[in-house]
Order: sequence, then structure tokens, then C-alpha cells
Amino acid sequence: MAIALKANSFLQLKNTSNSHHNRLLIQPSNTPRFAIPTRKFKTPMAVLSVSTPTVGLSETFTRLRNQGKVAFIPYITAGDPDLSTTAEALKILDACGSDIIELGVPYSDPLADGPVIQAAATRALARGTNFNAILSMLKEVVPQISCPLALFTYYNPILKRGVEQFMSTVKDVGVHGLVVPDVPLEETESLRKEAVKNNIELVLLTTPTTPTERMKAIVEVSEGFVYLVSSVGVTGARASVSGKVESLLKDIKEATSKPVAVGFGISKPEHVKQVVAWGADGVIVGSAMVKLLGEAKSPEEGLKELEIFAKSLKSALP
Ligand SMILES: O=P(O)(O)OC[C@@H](O)[C@@H](O)c1c[nH]c2ccccc12
Repeated sequence: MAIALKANSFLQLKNTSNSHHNRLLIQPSNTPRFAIPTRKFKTPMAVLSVSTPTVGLSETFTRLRNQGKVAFIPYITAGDPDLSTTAEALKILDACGSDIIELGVPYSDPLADGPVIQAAATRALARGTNFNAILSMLKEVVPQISCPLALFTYYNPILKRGVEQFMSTVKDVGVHGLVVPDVPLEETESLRKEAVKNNIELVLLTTPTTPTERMKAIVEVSEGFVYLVSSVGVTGARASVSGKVESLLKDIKEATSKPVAVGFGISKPEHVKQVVAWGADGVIVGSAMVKLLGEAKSPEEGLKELEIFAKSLKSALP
């Protein structure tokens, strides 16, 4: 929540810092206007960190579309190798120019995940990562990142907590989007109702085997963007992106003007360029990121490799 601060006569408000956070240095009014503080202040200075509100998913895509850009959307599993590394990874991915970050809630039965993300979930759960711990980490980290977060969870953890409670809780920590890969379209109504109430965008997925009529129903109600799963099967880096994506993107774009992000198997700059050439509005990269983080010799190593890899993919995007 951004606090609207007005410059008052007795306070000189000076904007002193980086792009998306306006840290306002409040100085006593006896300081000459626009003085550069060169001496120790006798009275304590208060530094107010007023974070400009991060925009949501669809607004992010609108901004990118106006700039002729494509969204870079990495996915990582919360708590792998541990939550403090996840916190650092979110900040690094934000700093590397991620436009949206997908954060996965580790789950014991990740049926749509391949071996890399399954192993990440197992490691995270083995370390005791739970939903409340993820929420407390997010309370800390969300105000420090400029791109919107989309929480990624299977349906069960939502049902366990109760849809209303789940939605208001994730909204409170500043989450903008939600992706639930295993909720059947018929059951998204109740999810979407609560999501809308909490100003959360519920992203739905369509796959290469989704019948056209069903795809149209999905894109009709998907919020934020449409997640096009590029290939049948589970998540996991692939040698190449399926050529079917080109026609799938065309079909979806005939059915909706909503942005479409492509995921599954994307793990190299050339994959990124390929899906951009086919007209994707965003590219989602998960397993290749998760592998670097979870399988590195140390968390520091993993974070360093993550940064290099994220930058290599970001530079392949317009
Ligand atoms: O891992 P990949 O192949 O790069 O695909 C993205 C994927 O990891 C992420 O979006 C995701 C993680 N778990 C999922 C389950 C279903 C669909 C998508 C996902």
C-alpha cells in the first residue's frame, strides 16, 4: 500500500533513490532547501520507504505491448534450496528484468511437474517449507521487488485453507496473480469469484490437446494472461520447442486479444527467440531455472548461475 505523502512546509522531502522505490529522506526544515546533507544530523532522520504500487499482470502486458516488448517470466519453487535463497532469487530475477515471476508452492503430489521440479518440491518440503513460511518471506520481499508475482499452486493447498481465506491471505502479502494447473475449468468459477474480490488475476492454462471450443472457454475467463503449455506431458527443459506452438498461438490469438505466454521446455535463448517469432507475448522458464538453483554446489553458487542464466534469456527478448 503506497502512502500518499505530500511535501509539507516544515519537511523537505527529497527523492533519493532507485527507480521503483521512492525512499523519502525527511530532513528537519532548518536544513537549507536542496542542501546535500554533509554533516551528522543532530535530530534523527526518518527514512520512509514508500514503495510505488506494483502493477498487476494484465497492466504489465499492456505496458510491454506498448513498448513492443515480450514478457520474461521465470518460475522458481519456494523453499528450494531454502526460503532465504528464494528471497534472494526473487530479488535477483527482478533485477535481471523479469516482468512477472511465478513462485511455486511446493506440493507433495506435483502431477504436472517433471523430475526437476518434482525434486525441487521434495527438497523444499523436506526442509519444512510450508505455506505460512512462504507468506512471511513474501511479506518481507514483495515490497523490495518491482515486478508482479504470480503464485503457482496446485488446487489442494487452496482447498485445504479454504478459497476465501487463501485469496485474502495471498492478496495481503502483495501477490498479483495465481496459476492453478490442476483446477478443472468447471471449478474455476468459485476460484475466480474470490480472486476478483481480492483483485488477484487467475491465469488459466490451455494445452496442445485442448479442444478448440474448450480453449475458447478457457481464454474467455483467463485473467492476466493465457498460459499456453507448449507441449504435452510434464514440465521440463526440452531440446527444442514444439513447432505446434506456432499454430496454437495463431488459434488462441484468433479467439482472444488477451496476452499469451508460452511455457514448457523453454531453456535456451534460441527457444526464447523462436516463441517470440511465433508471436508469444511472454515466455515462461521454470525447470531450467529450478535446476540451477536446486542442484548447485551451494546457494551462493546457485544464485550466481541463476543471474547469469536469467540475463542470457532476457537479452534474447525484444
Ligand atoms: O519447467 P518448464 O518446462 O520451463 O515449464 C514452466 C513450468 O515449470 C512452470 O510454469 C510450472 C511449474 N509447475 C507447473 C505445473 C503445470 C504447468 C506449469 C508449471
